[in-house]
Amino acid sequence: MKFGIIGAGSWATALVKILTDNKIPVNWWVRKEDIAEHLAKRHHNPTHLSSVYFDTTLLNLSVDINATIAASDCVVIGVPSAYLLDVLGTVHPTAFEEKKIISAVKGILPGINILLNEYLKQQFNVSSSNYFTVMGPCHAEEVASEKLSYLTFSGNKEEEVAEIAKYFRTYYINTATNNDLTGVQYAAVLKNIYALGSGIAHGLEYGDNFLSVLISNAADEMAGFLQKVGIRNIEVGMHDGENPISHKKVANYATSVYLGDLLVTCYSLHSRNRTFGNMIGKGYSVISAQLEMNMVAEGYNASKCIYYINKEVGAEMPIAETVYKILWEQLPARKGFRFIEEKLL
Ligand SMILES: NC(=O)c1ccc[n+]([C@@H]2O[C@H](COP(=O)([O-])OP(=O)(O)OC[C@H]3O[C@@H](n4cnc5c(N)ncnc54)[C@H](O)[C@@H]3O)[C@@H](O)[C@H]2O)c1
Repeated sequence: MKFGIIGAGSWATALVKILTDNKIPVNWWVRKEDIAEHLAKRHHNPTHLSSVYFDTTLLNLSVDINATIAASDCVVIGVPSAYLLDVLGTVHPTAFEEKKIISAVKGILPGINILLNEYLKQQFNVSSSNYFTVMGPCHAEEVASEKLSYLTFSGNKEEEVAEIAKYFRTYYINTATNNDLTGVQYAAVLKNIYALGSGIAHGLEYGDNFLSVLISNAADEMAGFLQKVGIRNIEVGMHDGENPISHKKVANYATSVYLGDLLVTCYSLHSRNRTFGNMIGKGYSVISAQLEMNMVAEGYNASKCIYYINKEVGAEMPIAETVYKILWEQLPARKGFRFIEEKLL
């Protein structure tokens, strides 16, 4: 299988490391010419995970996204959700024909409120059987330092998912598989919102006792949403699988791709969403927190997307809704958390 990686941020760089550590050649699309040149000459990415050095004989670097896709059988998309529409807007309409796509994106497309597989279906006619995801509690920084991590690959065809997962297994990466394409993507979106909430709680000086209650309630809230969204998709015929009945089987939300990712994002100091929330809790405005961090945490847009999606899904989501109101409707963080306090069990 010939792999292509789209993106040169932390996560895309970590995924290139995993594949090339397994001696698998990678077609790598890098947006900026100077980064591609630096990678070719100095063997590392100067802006993300710069401690990771690559065997450049395994890299086919390009700033032409269509060339990278054309050279690959399996294309991994690792661009932050905020830039996906811009990046995919430059892709030729037939470029993804016959390709397998793996999404490494933990976000929803802002503005249009849909998951990447729904967008790829609409714009590029990518079928659900050619769409896969790689998710799970895995910070790029820990991949860079080869700390044991677990990744979950999801897709509709069990054997193909297992085959893809095999390429990513190394002595520091374990892999698991499942078939809950919609659930794992929404879980990855939701955990960013709850991490933001955890950060806000920390900024408001709640302690570890409260945080554990907040996160366990967030896990329950997430499970309720995932179940409802799964049932809705079956009802409106938006199921991913060839056999919608199989999707009635509820996934085990206590596994790492759901609960594990929620926990690591809420607790870890690597989490940008938690850091962003912490600043909001301490009294920064959204704009000043964004300026200070020089980036947009994905949970910020996600909170708005989920707020609107949940108007249709109808799950009980007091934590996610309050985070949305604090970030987008100027609800004072202290007041929002007083409301959450009353809802927690
Ligand atoms: N970082 C992680 O540990 C990690 C782990 C798992 C999944 N993910 C997911 O991977 C995806 C990528 O995240 P990341 O952490 O690698 O992001 P990042 O912040 O490290 O990288 C951002 C990248 O976006 C590029 N960029 C900036 N402005 C752009 C624009 N206008 N158009 C196109 N590209 C632009 C930058 O050049 C940079 O390469 C996200 O969906 C994230 O949730 C990240």
